[in-house]
Amino acid sequence: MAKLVVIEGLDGAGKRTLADALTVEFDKSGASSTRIAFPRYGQDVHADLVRDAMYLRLGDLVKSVHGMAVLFALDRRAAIEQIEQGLAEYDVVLLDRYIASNAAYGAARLHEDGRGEFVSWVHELEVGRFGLPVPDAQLLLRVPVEVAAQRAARREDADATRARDSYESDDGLQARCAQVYDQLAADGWLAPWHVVDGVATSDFSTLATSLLA
Ligand SMILES: Nc1ncnc2c1ncn2[C@@H]1O[C@H](COP(=O)(O)OP(=O)(O)O)[C@@H](O)[C@H]1O
Ligand SMILES: Cc1cn([C@H]2C[C@H](O)[C@@H](COP(=O)(O)OP(=O)(O)O)O2)c(=O)[nH]c1=O
Repeated sequence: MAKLVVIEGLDGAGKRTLADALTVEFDKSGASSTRIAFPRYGQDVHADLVRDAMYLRLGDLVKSVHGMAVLFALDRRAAIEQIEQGLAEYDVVLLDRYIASNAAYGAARLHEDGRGEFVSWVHELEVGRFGLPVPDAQLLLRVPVEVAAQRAARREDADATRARDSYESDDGLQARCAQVYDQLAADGWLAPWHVVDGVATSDFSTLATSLLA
C-alpha cells in the first residue's frame, strides 16, 4: 500500500531540505516517490490568490483567517486527483505542508490552541466536507523559532523569489504556531506524528525505513 507522508513545520524549518533527503533515502530503498508542495503556487488559482493576499495585493482578504484558510483548503481540494494518482503510481507521496498547516497557522493567528474551535473547523472542512485523503504519517520538523527565522532570512537573501510573506515575517505568529504544532503532534491530530529534530543530525535512513513499514 502506498504511503501518504506529510512534512510540517515553521517557515524556514527546512521542510524542503528534509523532503530532498527523504527522496534520496526512499530511492536507495528501492521505493518510488513523488512530491507535492502546498500551496501550489503557479499551478492552482486558489494558491495564486493566497500569494496575492499574503503580499497585500487583495485588500482586506488577508485579515480574514477563515477566508485565507478556505483558499488554502481549496488548493488542496483541487489536488485530490493528483494525490490519488500519485498513490496509485508510486510507493510514497510526500507532501510539503498539508491540512495541519491550516490548523496550526489559523489557530495561531486567532490565539487559539491545538484543541480549539479553529482546529476542529479545519478538520470538518478539509476531511469532512472536501474529503481530502488522510495521511499515513505526519512529520513535525521541529526547530527553535529563532533558527527557523534565521534560515528563512538567509534563504530570502539568497533567493529573490523567496521573499518572506506577511505570515513569515511575523515572529509572534511563528512562535504561537510552534506551540500549536507541538500540541497537534502530542495529540496525534488527524494521523500519527513523528517529531524530527531539525537541528541535530538526523538518521534519515532509519526515518525513511520506518515510514515505508
Ligand atoms: N539542517 C539544516 N541545517 C542548516 N541549514 C538548513 C538545514 N535545513 C535547511 N537549511 C537551510 O535553511 C533554509 C530553509 O530551508 P528550506 O528547506 O527551504 O525550509 P522550508 O521549506 O521549511 O521553508 C535553506 O536555506 C536551507 O538550505
Ligand atoms: C499550505 C498552507 C500554508 N499556510 C501558511 C504557511 C506559510 O506561512 C504560508 C506560505 O506557505 P509556504 O510553505 O511558506 O510557501 P513558500 O515557502 O513557498 O512561500 O502559508 C497556511 O496557513 N495554511 C496552509 O494550508
